[in-house]
Amino acid sequence: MVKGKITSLAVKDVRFPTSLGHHGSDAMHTDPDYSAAYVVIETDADDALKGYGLTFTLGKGTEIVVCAVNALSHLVVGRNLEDIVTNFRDFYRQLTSDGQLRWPLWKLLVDMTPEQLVSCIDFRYITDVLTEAQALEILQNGKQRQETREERMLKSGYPAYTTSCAWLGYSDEQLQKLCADALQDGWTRFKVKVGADLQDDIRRCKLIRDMIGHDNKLMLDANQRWDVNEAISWVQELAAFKPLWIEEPTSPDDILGHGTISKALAPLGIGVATGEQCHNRVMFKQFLQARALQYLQIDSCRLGSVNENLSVLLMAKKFNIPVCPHAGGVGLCELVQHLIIFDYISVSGELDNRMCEYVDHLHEHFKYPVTIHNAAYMPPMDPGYSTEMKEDSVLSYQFPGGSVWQQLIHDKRVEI
Ligand SMILES: C[C@H](O)[C@@H](O)[C@@H](O)[C@H](O)C(=O)O
Ligand SMILES: [Mg+2]
Repeated sequence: MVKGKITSLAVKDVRFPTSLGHHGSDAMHTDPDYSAAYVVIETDADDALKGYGLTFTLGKGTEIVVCAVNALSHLVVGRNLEDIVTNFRDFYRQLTSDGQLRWPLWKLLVDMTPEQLVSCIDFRYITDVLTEAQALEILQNGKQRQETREERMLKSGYPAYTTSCAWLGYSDEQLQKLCADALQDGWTRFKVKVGADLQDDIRRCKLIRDMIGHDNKLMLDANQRWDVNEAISWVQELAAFKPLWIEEPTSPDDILGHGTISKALAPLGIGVATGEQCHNRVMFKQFLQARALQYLQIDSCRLGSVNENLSVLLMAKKFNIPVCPHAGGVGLCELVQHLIIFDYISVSGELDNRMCEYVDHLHEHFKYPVTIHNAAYMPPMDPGYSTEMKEDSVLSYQFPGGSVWQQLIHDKRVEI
């Protein structure tokens, strides 16, 4: 058992100027700077154990998250590591933060007993759909043939789809080049940004569907752009391209609206996917109760912790809804791979209609970046949650004093 206590917490505002290349652009976020509030926790453990955490932002506003982290730090600094590890639920309830652990996180979760996993979850507000006893039963069933599933992950990895070919700000030439490269690399599932202009969407969807053929999967992402009826009529115009899902068709808070859209598109065989902006288990509970989504997209950072994600994975299993995690942001691929590999091995036990998003940006800034092989996430084998960034990246991209930002400001390429 790990001995020692947390001696310090530092949080930095780290931003990458992805907006300059339109990377990550969509119908609502035309100029995202993939950024992170990046936390380093130091301890007095014998091996000088450190913890790393981040939450993803789009640039402006990171300073607010930095303030929030500093405001909570008094609950973390000075804490005894053993107290945290032996009673996650209490720590989480006080803080809803995640702890850094010695195994790759996915392996630590897989090796935990059902009782230990359940002890990390706050069931308050969700017992009308998932009781502690029901969660325990799901996890006990998940222990059956777990080794076989773990071997499958280690051999073939977790299936992924790519969004990096068709950001809304990319030209048709960029889209065609990136799509051809992705096909060459074995990708068979592609997500396209839509929602700003219908004729532009029809042109770009035709372009990519013609390139990938009819056997490969195509998903659409509108990033909350439409009203409910507008979403239905707009997607009906794109149905000819046979999308598997429309993602975030309307406000991420409009649960019943998503239900109306789901019902209207069901005859076309188009599902609704959402969740990247869904901030807690209670919202997901209602999406599931209302049958308002057919693909549940957890976000490792938006849900605030591993604890909250565990409760959502178990509710998705209860409702038999596939989890297809969101990862369109800096560090999100590195984090969420742990959660979805655990989901397959210990909760869902299935891969049908399941895939994890992958975006091909900024992995070079991480000490333990994701490994993609044959369009699948290979399980990370380094300790932790894969969150640790390279120190020179943090220095160079710290906002606004880092050398990259100072150069961009000097060259008048950005205004702050
Ligand atoms: C602004 C961001 O890049 C979003 O467009 C991105 O997270 C997207 O919604 C996705 O699903 O990857
Ligand atoms: Mg999205």
